[in-house]
Amino acid sequence: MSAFEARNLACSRAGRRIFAALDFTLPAGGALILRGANGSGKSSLLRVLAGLLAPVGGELHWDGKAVNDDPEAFQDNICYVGHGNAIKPVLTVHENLAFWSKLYPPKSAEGYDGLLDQALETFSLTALRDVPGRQLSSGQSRRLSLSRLITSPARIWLLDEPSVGLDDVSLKRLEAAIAEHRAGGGMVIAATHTPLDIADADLLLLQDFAPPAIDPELLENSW
Ligand SMILES: Nc1ncnc2c1ncn2[C@@H]1O[C@H](COP(=O)(O)OP(=O)(O)OP(=O)(O)O)[C@@H](O)[C@H]1O
Repeated sequence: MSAFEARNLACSRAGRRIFAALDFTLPAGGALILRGANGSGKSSLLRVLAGLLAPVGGELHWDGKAVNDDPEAFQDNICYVGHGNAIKPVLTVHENLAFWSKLYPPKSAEGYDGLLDQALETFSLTALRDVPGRQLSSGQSRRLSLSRLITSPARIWLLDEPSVGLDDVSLKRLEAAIAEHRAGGGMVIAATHTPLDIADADLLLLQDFAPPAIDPELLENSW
């Protein structure tokens, strides 16, 4: 059974330590919700897990092997949906999704077009299929960004504030997609400030891994 693990992970940004000694183990079908105040490091952690930001300490393990042994191969396991929607304004909804989908090997070659249609349908985008990206509302843009999860074969979904801007129907669609992904052995790690109904998710509070605050008195006495 696959597992995704962080061991003793540490992250700095612009020379400032954001978190340290961070551990988690996510089994197949598992879910982890990241919570914490603004600036506590949720997005930074997701970027580290996605391989977009190098940690300053610790290791990631996949299936018992260090991710660093073959980081490129590990990328096939990741689908990261960050803050930004990264939608090309001149491409239509369908073309945007097709563009992203070329980044991953399709789940099945013969069902490729059907998979794109299914992804659009999942996030109620079928009627907007030929609309250019520049004409989408913010919630529609978010739905398009999330729709690439459906076409990706990746086992690990990394989601940064996935529900921002979604209406109630779309939120339920996202929750259902997450449940289905997990039922098939997929894993989800999501940073969110808003309620997201993910059954039996573990909770990781970033403040538990914050570096200790420096006592100003100690600083004064150190000179
Ligand atoms: N590109 C960057 N360069 C330098 N520092 C950064 C950068 N991005 C974020 N930081 C800093 O890293 C820290 C953690 O930011 P991060 O975005 O990970 O927090 P967050 O918990 O996701 O916040 P929010 O809830 O506001 O989305 C913050 O102090 C922030 O100022």
